[in-house]
Amino acid sequence: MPSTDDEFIALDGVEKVFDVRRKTGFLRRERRQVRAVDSLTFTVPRGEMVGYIGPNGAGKSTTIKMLTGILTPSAGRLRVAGIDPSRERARLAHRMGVVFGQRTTLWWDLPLIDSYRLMRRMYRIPDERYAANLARCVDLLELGDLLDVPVRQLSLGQRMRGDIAAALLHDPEVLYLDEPTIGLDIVSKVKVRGFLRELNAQLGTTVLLTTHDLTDIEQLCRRVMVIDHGRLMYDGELDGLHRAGGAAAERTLVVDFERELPPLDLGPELELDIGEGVRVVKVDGVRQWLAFPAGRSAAPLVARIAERYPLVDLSVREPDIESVIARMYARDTPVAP
Ligand SMILES: Nc1ncnc2c1ncn2[C@@H]1O[C@H](COP(=O)(O)OP(=O)(O)OP(=O)(O)O)[C@@H](O)[C@H]1O
Repeated sequence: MPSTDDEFIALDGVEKVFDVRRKTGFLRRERRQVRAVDSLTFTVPRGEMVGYIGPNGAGKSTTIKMLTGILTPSAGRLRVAGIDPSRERARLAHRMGVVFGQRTTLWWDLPLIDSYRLMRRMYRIPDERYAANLARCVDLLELGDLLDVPVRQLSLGQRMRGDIAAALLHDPEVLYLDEPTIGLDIVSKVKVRGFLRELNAQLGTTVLLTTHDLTDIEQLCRRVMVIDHGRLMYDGELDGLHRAGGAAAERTLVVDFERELPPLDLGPELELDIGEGVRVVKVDGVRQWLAFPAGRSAAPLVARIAERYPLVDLSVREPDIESVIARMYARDTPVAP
C-alpha cells in the first residue's frame, strides 16, 4: 500500500460536469453539459512542486477548486492528505493555502498587517508560530515597509506578495497557486519565484502551480502536467515536454529602431556567444522580433544590436505555455514523457 506521503494528492478518474442553462428564446431554455474535467488520474507525493498547465478553459481552476473542496467532483475519487476535500473542507483548510492571482483574500481597506491578524484568529494560530511565520514571510517577501499600508494602495506585485504571505501564516502542508505571477513586473516575478523555491526547499511544502508563464515552471518545477479539455495530456519532466513540442523553447527580443531597417544580420560571432538559433521572425516598420534560445542570456544579443544599429527601445518576451503546447499538438498527442 502506498503511504499518504507518496500519494499526498491523489485523483482517480475524477470528473466535473457543469450543467449550463442558456436562454434561446422568450420561454425557451437550452440545457447543456460542460465536461470541465474528464477522467483525471494522477498523484503528487508530499514535498513535490508540480506545474499544472494548459490553455484557457482547460480545466485547471476547476481542478484546484475540487482540491480545495469548493467544488465536489461529479465522479471519481479525490484525496488530499487522505482527506476528501469536499466533505471535510474545514479540516483541510488548516492544512492548505490557496493563492488566486486574479483575486485577493486580503481586506481591501485595511492595512496589510490587519488582514494577517484576522487570519491568525480565523485559523487560531498560536502566537509564537504566527510571529515566526510572519517574520519569515516579511523577510523573504520584503513586506516590512508595506505592513501598515492599506491593501488597495499596494501595487499588484506588492499585493501578490502580501497574498502569498497570508496563505502561509498557518503553515499549510500544501499550497495551490493559480497564476501567482500574472501581471507582475520582472522584479516581482523574481522575488515570488525565489520565495517559493525557498519555501519548498526549507519546509517541504507541496506546491501545485498553475501558470501561463513557462519561466515559472522552468525555474521551479521538475515535473509538469499538461491538461486540455479536462484531460491529462502530459505528465513528466519539462525537457520531455519541449521534446514533445519538437523544439526548445525560445524567448523573443523585440527591438525598435530609429528608422526602418532590413531584417538584422548579426554575423557569425554572435552565434558563438548565444548559441545557434538567433533569427529574425518578424519585421513591422521600425520594429523587429528576434527569437533566441530561452535558456540563454539576451545580453550579448542586445549588446551586439546596440553596437551596430540605431536602437531606440527593446523588450524581452518569455516563451508562453500556449506555444509549447501548440507545438506539442502539432505532433501526436497525448505524449509519453
Ligand atoms: N461554474 C461553471 N459553470 C459552467 N461552466 C464552467 C464553470 N466553471 C468552469 N466552467 C467551464 O469549464 C471549463 C474549464 O474551466 P476552468 O476555469 O477550469 O479552465 P482553466 O484551465 O482554469 O482556464 P483559464 O486558464 O482560462 O483560467 C471551461 O469550459 C469553463 O467555461
